[in-house]
Amino acid sequence: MGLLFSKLMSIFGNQEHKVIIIGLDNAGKTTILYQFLTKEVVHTCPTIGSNVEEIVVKNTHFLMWDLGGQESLRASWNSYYFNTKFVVLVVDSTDRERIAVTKEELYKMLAHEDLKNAAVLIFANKQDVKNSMTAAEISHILTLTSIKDHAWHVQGCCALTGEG
Ligand SMILES: Nc1nc2c(ncn2[C@@H]2O[C@H](COP(=O)(O)OP(=O)(O)OP(=O)(O)O)[C@@H](O)[C@H]2O)c(=O)[nH]1
Ligand SMILES: [Mg+2]
Repeated sequence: MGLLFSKLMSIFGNQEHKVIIIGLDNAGKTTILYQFLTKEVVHTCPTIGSNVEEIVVKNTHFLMWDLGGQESLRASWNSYYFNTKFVVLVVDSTDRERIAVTKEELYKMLAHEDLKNAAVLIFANKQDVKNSMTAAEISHILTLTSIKDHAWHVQGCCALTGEG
């Protein structure tokens, strides 16, 4: 029993989960990834392609793929979807003009076959900026409550301080 249990633990406990971080350019994806990893704000450049980092939390490995968000790069997001367990969608809460574009990208992504079992975490980033949209506001605009086929959660945050 004990042996079987520890064997099972070693199979499941050490599993590697694939996480992709997506969102429009300038949303703060790379800043969030490195804030999470190093607890520091790194100087970022627009990501061309992707950054990948491994994070280990209590024996569970998360392979975090941070994708570039520029318009020309969004078409290739779907090449990263295979085997993805978690999607982190980062929203620039100050960018009221492009929230509709984010919404379009979100629903396109949710419809993808490879992500049908993935859970979605939406970060309403840049909460430190005055007059930014709140997490509730973003949730409303993105009509998150209409999402029934994926687990989702929305969270306000500030990548510069690590808050949230
Ligand atoms: N005020 C504020 N600025 C932030 C925050 N998070 C990120 N930024 C800034 O936003 C800019 C873009 O951040 P990145 O992390 O490079 O954005 P990205 O989503 O990776 O962009 P792409 O790689 O082009 O897709 C940088 O100047 C960051 O310093 C935040 O919480 N608050
Ligand atoms: Mg980036």
